[in-house]
Amino acid sequence: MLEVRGIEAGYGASQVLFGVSLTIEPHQVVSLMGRNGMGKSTTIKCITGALPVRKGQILFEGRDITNLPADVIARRGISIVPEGRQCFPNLTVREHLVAFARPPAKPQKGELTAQAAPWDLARIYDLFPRLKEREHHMGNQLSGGEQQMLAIGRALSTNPKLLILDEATEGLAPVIREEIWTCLAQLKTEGQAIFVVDKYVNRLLEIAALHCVLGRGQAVWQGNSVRMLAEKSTMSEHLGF
Ligand SMILES: Nc1ncnc2c1ncn2[C@@H]1O[C@H](COP(=O)(O)OP(=O)(O)OP(=O)(O)O)[C@@H](O)[C@H]1O
Repeated sequence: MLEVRGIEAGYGASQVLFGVSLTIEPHQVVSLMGRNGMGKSTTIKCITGALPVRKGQILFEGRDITNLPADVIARRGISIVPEGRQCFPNLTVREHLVAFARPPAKPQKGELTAQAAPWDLARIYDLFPRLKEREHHMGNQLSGGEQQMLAIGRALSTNPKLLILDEATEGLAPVIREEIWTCLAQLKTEGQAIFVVDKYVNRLLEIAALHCVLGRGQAVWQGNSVRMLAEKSTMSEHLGF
């Protein structure tokens, strides 16, 4: 579904990514791990069109999306729950969920049609009843957890083929973090492809089929949870646990 081929990127004179490659299959949950500052957010920015790729290529469903405008990439079916949520203070919960809504894209030739029903307002409210209760509250009147639910709901309202979460549970109270993990587990059972960055490695090991570890702007390790748990020295070197 997504193929990142040796991408390089950075900010001004400082190069951050030195040839990152990774692959996400349809309906797969993949994690991106690494210590602070290793380039996880930068990788996501390149995929979503928020930062130019200087070298390398990004393919989505076999089509080159490298350096396409962010809105074009979003319309192809990639939606992001950004770090820091980025909810709008002057829009209500409901407005967030209808303003960006898009019906599911037509399946590509040969692609299986998604099993799950499309994400509309009612289905998002079923997933997060708290959003229904806060329907008429403004973005800046919500708690951090509610804002994260809203950011996920807003991303789902575009009916993405690939949902990307940068720091899925950062700064959330433990009970809310668990709600977010439960939500992601539910999305996974419905076949939603997810690419997720988070610091809670144990949760990522439970939910993701494949893990990609970044170290100094390169993908230094890739594998499944069983392998990751077995390779303790690699993990302590690159993740510090
Ligand atoms: N807008 C920016 N301008 C200049 N440098 C930046 C910018 N954003 C990030 N960087 C630098 O790029 C490097 C990689 O940052 P990035 O945010 O991709 O890391 P990360 O792996 O997501 O880490 P974290 O977990 O801390 O968010 C860091 O050294 C960071 O300081």
